[in-house]
Amino acid sequence: MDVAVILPRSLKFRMTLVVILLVLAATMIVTWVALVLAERDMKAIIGNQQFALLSSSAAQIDAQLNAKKLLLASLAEDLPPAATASAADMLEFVNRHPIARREFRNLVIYNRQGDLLHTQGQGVATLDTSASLRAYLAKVLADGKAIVSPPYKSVMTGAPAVVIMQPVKDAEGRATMMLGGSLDLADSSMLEQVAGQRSGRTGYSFIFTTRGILVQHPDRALLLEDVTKRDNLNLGMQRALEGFEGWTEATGQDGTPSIYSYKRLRSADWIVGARYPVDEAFAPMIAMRHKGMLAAAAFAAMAGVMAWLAVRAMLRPLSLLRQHIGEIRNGSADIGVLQPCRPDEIGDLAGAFHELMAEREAAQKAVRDSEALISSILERAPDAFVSCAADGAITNWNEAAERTFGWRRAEALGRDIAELIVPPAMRGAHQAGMQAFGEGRMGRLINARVRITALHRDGHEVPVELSVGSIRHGGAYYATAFLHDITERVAFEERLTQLARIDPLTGIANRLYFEEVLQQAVVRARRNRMPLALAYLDIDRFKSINDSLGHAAGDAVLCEFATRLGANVRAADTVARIAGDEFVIIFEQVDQADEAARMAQKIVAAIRVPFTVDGAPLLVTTSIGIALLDGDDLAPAALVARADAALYQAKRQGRDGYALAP
Ligand SMILES: Nc1nc2c(ncn2[C@@H]2O[C@H](COP(=O)(O)OP(=O)(O)OP(=O)(O)O)[C@@H](O)[C@H]2O)c(=O)[nH]1
Repeated sequence: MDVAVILPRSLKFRMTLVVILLVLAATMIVTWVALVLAERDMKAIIGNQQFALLSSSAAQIDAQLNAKKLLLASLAEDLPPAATASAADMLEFVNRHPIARREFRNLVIYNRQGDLLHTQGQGVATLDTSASLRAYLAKVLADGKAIVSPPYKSVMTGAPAVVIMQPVKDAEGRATMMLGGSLDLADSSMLEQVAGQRSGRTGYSFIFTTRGILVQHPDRALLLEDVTKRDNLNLGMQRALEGFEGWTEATGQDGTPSIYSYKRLRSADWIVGARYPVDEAFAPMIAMRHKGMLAAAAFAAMAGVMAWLAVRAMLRPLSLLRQHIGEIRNGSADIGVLQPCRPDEIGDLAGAFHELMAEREAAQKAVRDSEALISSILERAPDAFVSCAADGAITNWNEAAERTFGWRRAEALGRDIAELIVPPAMRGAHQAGMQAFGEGRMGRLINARVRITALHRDGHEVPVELSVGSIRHGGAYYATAFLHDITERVAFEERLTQLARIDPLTGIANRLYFEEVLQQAVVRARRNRMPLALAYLDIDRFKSINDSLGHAAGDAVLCEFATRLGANVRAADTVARIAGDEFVIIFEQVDQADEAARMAQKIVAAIRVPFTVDGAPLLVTTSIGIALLDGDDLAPAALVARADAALYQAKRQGRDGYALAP
């Protein structure tokens, strides 16, 4: 059988899943971190590259602007004074310098006050006479060198333009005028070079002044726009206006994240900028990322398969262990198959199982032995051992129970214990006990030894000493009882009781018995208003019999005396010897003094008949004192005292007679 089939699939599945997820997560994280680092490096490379390109464009523009400034300076030196006054002279001057016509759209001459004296060239820019122009001209005069003007819209053509003004100095070196050359921003070969410097497909370059006026932009409509007035001026532009040079990432007007580079010109207050949308710049990077992630996923899937195979192989010993345990459970193998055989955790586990199972088997054997011992002890116990379920059905019945109650074990098992051995008079108490047991309230009864009577099969009652308990077996509780048959003990006790009340010499009742009977007779007489008489007897001069014939002869006389008393009273009367030669007779139903006297006379006469002692006749007489139960004093002791007093009276009257208590 394939062990993989019996191994819980979920364990293997979960382990494989965990490995796959861990590998996937680790691969993804490593890939992602690597890509992020690569992207950062690549971004820096692209940014630096773009900034380098931009710097070279800026240098070119600087060179060209400087060249134009130099050209203007040389023209200014060459400018004849007449040119400032005559248009024809001016034309002639320009014609002499064809390079000026090529480099500038238009040439202009201003006086120190800022008035336009001449203009020459294709009708483009003439500066307006605004305050900003005047400030610019003043600065040119003050610095004494060529300066590029702020951009402006030509008054004549409406085209965006700038002008470079050069002071014209007279022989004394004073700046008397200014020679200016204008540049059409929308149509400048110099600036178009910048426009040609574009990164990628959608990137572009642009120029703006340090005050934020656009001087060059692929969208001509934006020229001369003041970017500082934009609502959402991008962060790069803002930083560039504050003096930043270099590259940075920012989001453009259209919301596209881009790499922006900025470089300031030295020859003019201009900033050259370039924009390269990130999407395009990183297109290869993004493609690489997708490929990287795909590769990572594929790797994780592969790792998953490998993990599954590895888990399968590693769990094989565990599967075998499980199989062995199953075989041990169904009995087709013994615990020897669990012997530790591997030096690893599974080997330890098998070893631990083996130990546990061995301990369990030993414990089970010990329990079985102990159960067998207990069963054997119970079976051979001298006392009856009986157990029953909560419903009373008998579950145990040992040999002693068979002897004590007469039922064979096979007959007793399963029968209701109440109907089998509980006498009818005791069934109420038995039911209450069983109910207490059923409700778990048997604590009070446990271990208490009580004397009860049980019922024998043949119907006679068996006195037993009962001690109850409870045992738990197979999840249920059973009431247990040891019943010690005390029939013999009870008989013995009865005999003892009897013996304690009998005078051993004469075999008649002794003082103890007399006192008990008198007590009961007085109670009975009082309750039923029945008559009662007590006779107190003493053998006359008994001491002399003893002294003359010996103690044995005295004993024989005592025995004969007792016999004669018994023979002369009714069965209901009680004769007792209460001391040496003193006897009493309780006459029930004698209340007449006459009748009592008659009884006394009868006894005196019966004793007077000679005794035979040691074959010889012996004359024995007795004196009797009689007292009747007095209505005033009903205490038994008082009755005895009165009879005793009457006896004393009889002795004084000469013995061999009787006297009645007053
Ligand atoms: N043989 C024998 N003698 C006993 C027994 N118990 C008591 N005696 C004797 O009985 C005698 C009782 O004597 P008393 O009743 O005092 O005197 P008494 O000789 O009978 O004279 P009165 O009673 O005055 O007639 C004593 O000598 C006792 O030792 C007994 O069990 N056996």
